[in-house]
Amino acid sequence: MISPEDTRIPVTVLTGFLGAGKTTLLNHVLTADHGQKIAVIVNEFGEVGIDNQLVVGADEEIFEMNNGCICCTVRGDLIRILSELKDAKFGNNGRRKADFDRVLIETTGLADPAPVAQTFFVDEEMAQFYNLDAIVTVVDAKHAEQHLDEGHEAQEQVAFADVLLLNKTDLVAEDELRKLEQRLRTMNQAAKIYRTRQSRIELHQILGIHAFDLQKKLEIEPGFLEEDDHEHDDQVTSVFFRETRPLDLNKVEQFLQEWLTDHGVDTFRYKGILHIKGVKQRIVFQGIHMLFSSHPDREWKSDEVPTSEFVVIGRNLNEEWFRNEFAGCVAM
Ligand SMILES: Nc1nc2c(ncn2[C@@H]2O[C@H](COP(=O)(O)OP(=O)(O)OP(=O)(O)O)[C@@H](O)[C@H]2O)c(=O)[nH]1
Repeated sequence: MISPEDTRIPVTVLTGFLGAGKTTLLNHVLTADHGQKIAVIVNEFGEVGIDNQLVVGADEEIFEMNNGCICCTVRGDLIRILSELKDAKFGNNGRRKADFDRVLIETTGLADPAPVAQTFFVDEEMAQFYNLDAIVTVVDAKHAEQHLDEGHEAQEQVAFADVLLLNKTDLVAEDELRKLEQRLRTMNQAAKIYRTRQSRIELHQILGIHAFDLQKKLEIEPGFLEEDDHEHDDQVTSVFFRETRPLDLNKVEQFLQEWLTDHGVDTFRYKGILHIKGVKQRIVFQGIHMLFSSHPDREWKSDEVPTSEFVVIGRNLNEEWFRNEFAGCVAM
């Protein structure tokens, strides 16, 4: 039980499969009028982070962790960042004092939340200074059945959640939603389930809820506090492109469409910021399986080199084909 005197820093872990709506939720939290200062840690699959560029008002309070998945290779980084944050907050080691009330960790869509949660119990310093408040899992109502049928990570994300946001309810019919809710309920009887659109939720329903219950998690996964041996789907890889020459948006859409016709099921997520010929704004391009869209964002700044950055995450990606096609998108 959490005592009223618990002065540890509350941590919320945000999970959900690729493209479910985690960054959308994060932006909602960061722009809502709640008067709280939130330090955000963002972890992405793939070499370069796109998300940090899509998070509103990204500033020094956002810490980025790339090059691996938070649940394994970069867990050391997570502990280091949290340790530095704690020092900054409490002013140890002469470091600048950073003032924040809570920490929000957005994990990659491929992360198993169990080892991330574990960090707050097995690492002594973490356990002393941080209190895991809740694991919030965003579920993509449109693609959840497929993700849950196929993947261990998606299942763990649901099983470990304290709060489930059944998001994108605008994309599915009521009877499908009910069926999915039942499936989620069977997998996790304890979590609160909220239906959302654009991840919109009252913040008091996800922050400061004291929901993480170690005892319950041990029932789901008795080895929770032991050394972890979780596995990832090794076939999932990412391809990343960067190009400073302006691109032709139609060509980007055409080659992706061609790829998705045969590989939509295996292509979990693609997203990026594009520099399109004749367009003053950055074009944000996002897709999940067969569904994609693009929209203009802010204008390129005078002191930045307009650069397209694009990442595709999926199974059996043909990297060479992608590279050729992407190179072919440079505008004439
Ligand atoms: N139709 C619909 N689209 C949504 C909803 N919520 C989010 N989206 C869109 O879904 C896409 C993915 O949302 P993100 O918030 O980037 O998802 P994410 O979980 O952070 O994605 P990754 O970090 O890549 O795993 C974006 O294009 C969002 O605008 C919703 O309720 N309905």
